[in-house]
Amino acid sequence: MSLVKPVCVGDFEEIAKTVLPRNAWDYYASGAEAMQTLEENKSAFSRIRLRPRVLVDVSRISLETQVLGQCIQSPIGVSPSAMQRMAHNEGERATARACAAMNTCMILSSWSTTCLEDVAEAGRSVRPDTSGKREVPSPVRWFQLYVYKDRDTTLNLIKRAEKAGYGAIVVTVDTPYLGRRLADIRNRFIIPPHLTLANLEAQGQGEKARMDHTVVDKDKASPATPGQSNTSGLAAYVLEQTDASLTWDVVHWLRSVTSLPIIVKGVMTAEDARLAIHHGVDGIMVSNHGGRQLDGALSTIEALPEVVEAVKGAVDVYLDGGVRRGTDVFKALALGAKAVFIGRPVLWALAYKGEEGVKEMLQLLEDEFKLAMALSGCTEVSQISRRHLILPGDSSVSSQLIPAKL
Ligand SMILES: Cc1cc2nc3c(=O)[nH]c(=O)nc-3n(C[C@H](O)[C@H](O)[C@H](O)COP(=O)(O)O)c2cc1C
Ligand SMILES: CC(C)CC(=O)C(=O)O
Repeated sequence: MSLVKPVCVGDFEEIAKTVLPRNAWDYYASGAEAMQTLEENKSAFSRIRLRPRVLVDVSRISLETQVLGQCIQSPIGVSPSAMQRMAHNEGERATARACAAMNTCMILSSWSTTCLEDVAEAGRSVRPDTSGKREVPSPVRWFQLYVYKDRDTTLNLIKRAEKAGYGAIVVTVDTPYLGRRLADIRNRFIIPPHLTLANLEAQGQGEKARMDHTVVDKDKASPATPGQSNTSGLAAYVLEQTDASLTWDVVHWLRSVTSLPIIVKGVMTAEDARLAIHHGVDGIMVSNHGGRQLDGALSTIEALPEVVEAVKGAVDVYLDGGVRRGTDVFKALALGAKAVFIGRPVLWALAYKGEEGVKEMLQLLEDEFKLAMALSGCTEVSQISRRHLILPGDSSVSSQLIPAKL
């Protein structure tokens, strides 16, 4: 099939919709329930206006930034998304190669369809384009963790991730139960039979790696179990396998079993950000799971300022959810995110053209972001600040924001 070259991230989505099987498209595209939060993640960005500065020499611009103290080429990384081989046969391997080539951070899902060792190996075999640079950095790759009820299963995953060179554990804290994604419920979605949750298969847990043994109708589910009447196979699997009783103690448990930095993914409030710092995390990802969990939750770009304020610079704060344009990246950085991560666009790009597609999409977002910086008068990411924005609540230009002498 000849496909027109995408010129914006939305074009990748249009193409993916035409090439993906319905089951896969529905799983990737869905948000929870009325999908308000899914939409809000995107539309909240467009309610923020930019204040460009002019007559700055923008003939050279650097996008370089650091995450957990490691350099990456741009502040645009890849969020964990499960089951990437539904989009392209090379799935997570292709994403790893693309991220390594672009020298950016990839977070691998616990529920990948390629095992974490193979993903690490795929990324290692690629050298980023470092023309003009002396050092060839090793790619930054983190492992996203779902905590299984069976802690030995979880511990094995962590130990393997350490051994394979993953640089951090990103523990997802917004999924004690799966949100109600209506299309998946209608499709009775489970992982397709030709694929497995490869990390479990690799540790000899073949049955856990498939979902065909999962009981979909939880007639026997306790009445206290939320959201399980008429559900998807995936939701039933999450209920069966993962630990809904997690509390902040999980951070201490993780500390006791690994020396890797710990990032909590799914923090949306100042209160939880303070608790995260209190419990000693190394990073916070502001995320509402791409609107797939609590429908009606605030957009991530609106949640970001209170989290950044609560954290007071103690650790890196990252954001994902609804980032589709370079100007979105700019806005998130201006509000204090150290980097942004993207979810669905990676799946669309995989569906479009595998590794090449992901590279093309990341390159496009980088280019858009670079242009946003140039047209706003910024040459380094550290120059992007709150002064470059007008938020919906700001009266045109607030005097406290802009000191009179400027
Ligand atoms: C198909 C799909 C699968 C996902 N799988 C995971 C996962 O395994 N672990 C996780 O922490 N988040 C998962 N997420 C959430 C993403 O990491 C991320 O928070 C979200 O997609 C960001 O929003 P965006 O898609 O608008 O960029 C998934 C999201 C999608 C769309
Ligand atoms: C298997 C799921 C829990 C993966 C996920 O996080 C999602 O589908 O949003």
